[in-house]
Amino acid sequence: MTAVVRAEGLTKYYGRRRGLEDLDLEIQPGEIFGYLGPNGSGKTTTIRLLLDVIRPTRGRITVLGAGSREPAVRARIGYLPGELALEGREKARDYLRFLGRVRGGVPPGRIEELAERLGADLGVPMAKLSKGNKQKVGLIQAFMHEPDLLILDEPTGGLDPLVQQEFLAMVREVRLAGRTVLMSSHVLAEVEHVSDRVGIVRAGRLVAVENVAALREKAVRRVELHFDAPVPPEAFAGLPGVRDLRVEGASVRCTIDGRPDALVKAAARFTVVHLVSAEPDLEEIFLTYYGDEGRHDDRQVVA
Ligand SMILES: Nc1ncnc2c1ncn2[C@@H]1O[C@H](COP(=O)(O)OP(=O)(O)OP(=O)(O)O)[C@@H](O)[C@H]1O
Repeated sequence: MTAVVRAEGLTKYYGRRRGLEDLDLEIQPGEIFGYLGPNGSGKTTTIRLLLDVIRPTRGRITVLGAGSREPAVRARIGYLPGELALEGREKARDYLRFLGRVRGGVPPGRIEELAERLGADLGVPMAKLSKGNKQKVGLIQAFMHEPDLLILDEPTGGLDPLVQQEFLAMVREVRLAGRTVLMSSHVLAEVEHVSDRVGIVRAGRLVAVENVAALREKAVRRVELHFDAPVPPEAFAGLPGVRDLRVEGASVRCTIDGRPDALVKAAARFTVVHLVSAEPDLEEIFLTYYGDEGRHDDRQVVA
């Protein structure tokens, strides 16, 4: 399978300032890749390199099997920039129709359909659009020509929760159609429900790439079990993956590291009347794995 995005040793310095260093990354067709990092970590630099808006200091990059410099490749990419400059008196609808023609046409009714889903007001001059509506127009232009690769820089900024849900549904449809999405965010919660993998970039370097399902499996969960009668503590002692065990009468409380299988099998010997398992919070897992220093602005100057 040919990767949709392939970066090898991709590096960008702005003078002595490090934008991105030695990025190795492959994104496969049909994948949703969440690209996470704090402000100034290198997300936008990566995206601009992918789009050939800026050139690498060194390293190689291919997009859809070629370079995004190629007009044929450009036409197959949908891009939402982090900062949208939508100005002027032209109505959003006319602007989107114009863009659609420039890109060789969009399916009939597509712009209106997306506008309805996102609740975008297209009858307003661009300069008068609210921040949220500008973001919606940006999303419509990125999705409307059904591109093979969507590159979305902080897509959910300014959208209210219901619109965010609709946007995530649109992203899932893109995956179902076998197309690919790279979306950046500085908030894990924005991408964790749709991403297959997440990459974490910090101070210009990709520090981790994780499969979201595997990460959840690794997650620490707090579990409480309540039984119809007191249970013997030794029935739960030494179970693999069970930590911080407290057996008090008919209640068992513990933390599970990884699969809950051993605990469930031990509990099954008694009558369980109530079970509480706290859904692992990915934000917490990331902090456990990678510390929290990267939450702050991480600008770095190369020595
Ligand atoms: N045009 C530029 N000139 C000089 N330095 C730049 C330029 N663009 C980015 N940088 C620097 O490169 C680093 C990475 O910036 P980048 O914009 O890629 O981060 P980001 O992860 O997208 O951040 P944000 O979430 O704030 O948009 C930062 O230290 C930034 O100051």
